[in-house]
Amino acid sequence: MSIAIHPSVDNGFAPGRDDFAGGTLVCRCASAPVKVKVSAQTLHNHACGCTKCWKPDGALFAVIAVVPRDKVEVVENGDKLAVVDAKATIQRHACKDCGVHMFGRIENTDHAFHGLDFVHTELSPDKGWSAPGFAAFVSSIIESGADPANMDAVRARLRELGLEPYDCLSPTLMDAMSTHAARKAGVLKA
Ligand SMILES: N[C@@H](CCC(=O)N[C@@H](CSCO)C(=O)NCC(=O)O)C(=O)O
Ligand SMILES: [Zn+2]
Ligand SMILES: [Zn+2]
Repeated sequence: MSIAIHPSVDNGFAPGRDDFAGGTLVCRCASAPVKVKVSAQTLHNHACGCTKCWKPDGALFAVIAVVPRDKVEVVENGDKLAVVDAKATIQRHACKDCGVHMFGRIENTDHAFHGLDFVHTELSPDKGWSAPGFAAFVSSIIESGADPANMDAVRARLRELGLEPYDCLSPTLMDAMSTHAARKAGVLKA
């Protein structure tokens, strides 16, 4: 059996639609689900192997994207949400009943990605969301119990799916973080 990266990518996936303007994320509760309206297309969608991002049962990776925080609005049953780890950089607001992470928010205004919320668009029935473009924090799956001896096969499968594996974020996002740090330090003026 091939390696289960994530149910939304294991059988291939469609590209995002340029004219897509968002949709609604719904948690997994059978009754009174939490609903979060996202009023924009997502950016930088990626598979993430870190221990902190929410993964569906049996998946090695999460699939997670960002969207401007002013485009994210809790519209139903927000009283069921709680922050998973208040000390984490990304404050992940999860449903207390089903455990699904509905959005992750960076409150530190100095962070390079402040202003962007993290969302799992698999929670939306709407079609057209941006497709994942790479795999981040691949080595981190070992921290959740994946067999270190299987990592070559995992990386090969990710490449087969068109998700270049990285052990941190992609070069584009790492450059953005370093550019932000260099500007803050005054090393970079422009
Ligand atoms: N090895 C660690 C890595 C965790 C980590 O740094 N995760 C990243 C990516 S999350 C989405 O791309 C991160 O920015 N985390 C900040 C946070 O989670 O608050 C592990 O696996 O735990
Ligand atoms: Zn729920
Ligand atoms: Zn992650």
